[in-house]
Amino acid sequence: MENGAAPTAKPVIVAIDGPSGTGKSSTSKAVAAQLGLSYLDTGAQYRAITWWMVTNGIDLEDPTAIAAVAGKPEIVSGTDPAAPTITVDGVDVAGPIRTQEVTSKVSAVSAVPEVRARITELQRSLAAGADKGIVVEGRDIGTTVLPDADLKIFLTASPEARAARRSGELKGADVHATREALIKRDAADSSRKTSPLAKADDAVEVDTTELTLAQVIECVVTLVEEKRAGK
Ligand SMILES: Nc1ncnc2c1ncn2[C@@H]1O[C@H](COP(=O)(O)OP(=O)(O)O)[C@@H](O)[C@H]1O
Ligand SMILES: Nc1ccn([C@@H]2O[C@H](COP(=O)(O)OP(=O)(O)O)[C@@H](O)[C@H]2O)c(=O)n1
Repeated sequence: MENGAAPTAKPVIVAIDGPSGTGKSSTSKAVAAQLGLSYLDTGAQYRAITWWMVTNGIDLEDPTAIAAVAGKPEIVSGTDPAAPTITVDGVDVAGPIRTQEVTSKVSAVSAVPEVRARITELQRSLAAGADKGIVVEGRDIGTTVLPDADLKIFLTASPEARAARRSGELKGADVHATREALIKRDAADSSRKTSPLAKADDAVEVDTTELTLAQVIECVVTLVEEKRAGK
C-alpha cells in the first residue's frame, strides 16, 4: 500500500425487494444511515412519474399514451438516508406522491416498459455514482436493476401484518380495505410482463411477520458486514 494509507472500502451495493408493507423503506433507510451508505427509494420514483401523469391529465388506461410521454418529466432523487428527497421538474413531490390517487394508479404506470427503461437508467446511474455504496429498495432491484448487487434481500410478511402496519400509518384506515388494496397492487406488480416483483434466486429471504423493525435492521446490517468481511 502506498504511503501507508488505509485501503478505501469498495462501495457496497445492497438490493432490498419485496411487496408493500414488508418494511423495505424503514429497513433500507436505517441500514444505509448506520453504515454510511446512500439510500434510494425506487417506489418514490415510480410514484413521482405517476404523479406527473395524473397532474398532466394523461390517460392512464392507455399504455401507449403513457409510453409516449415517459421521457418528459425530470425526476431527481436525493439519496441521503437522513433526508431523502424527490422532485419532478424541480417541484418537491414528497407529499403528493403518497396520496391514495397516486397509490391506486402507480401499478398501471410502472407496468409500461418505456417507463421502466427510463427509471431503471436513473437508478443505475445513481448506484454507480454512490462513492461508499448504496441501499436500493424496490421490486426488481435484485432481478433486473442491479443483478450484480453484493447483497440481495427479499423481505416478506403476512398480508395481515402488512395491512396492520399500513393502516397504522394511514390513521384510522380500515384494515380490511387496506389489506384488499395491498393484495391487488402486489398481484398487479407480480404479474406484469416487464420486470415483475420477484425474488432473485440468490436473494436472502427474511420473513418479517414476527420480527420487530429493530430486529430486521440488525439482521440486514449483519448480512452486509459479513459480505464486506468476505464471509
Ligand atoms: N418489522 C416490523 N414490525 C412492525 N412494523 C414495521 C416493521 N417493519 C416496518 N414496519 C412499519 O410498517 C410500515 C410500513 O413499512 P415500510 O418500511 O414503509 O414498508 P415498505 O417500504 O415495504 O412498503 C411503517 O410504518 C413501518 O414503521
Ligand atoms: N422497483 C420498483 C419499485 C416500485 N415499483 C412500483 O411502484 C409502486 C410503489 O412502490 P412503493 O415502494 O412506494 O410502495 P409501498 O409498498 O411503499 O406502498 C409499486 O406498487 C410498483 O408498482 C416498481 O414497479 N418497481
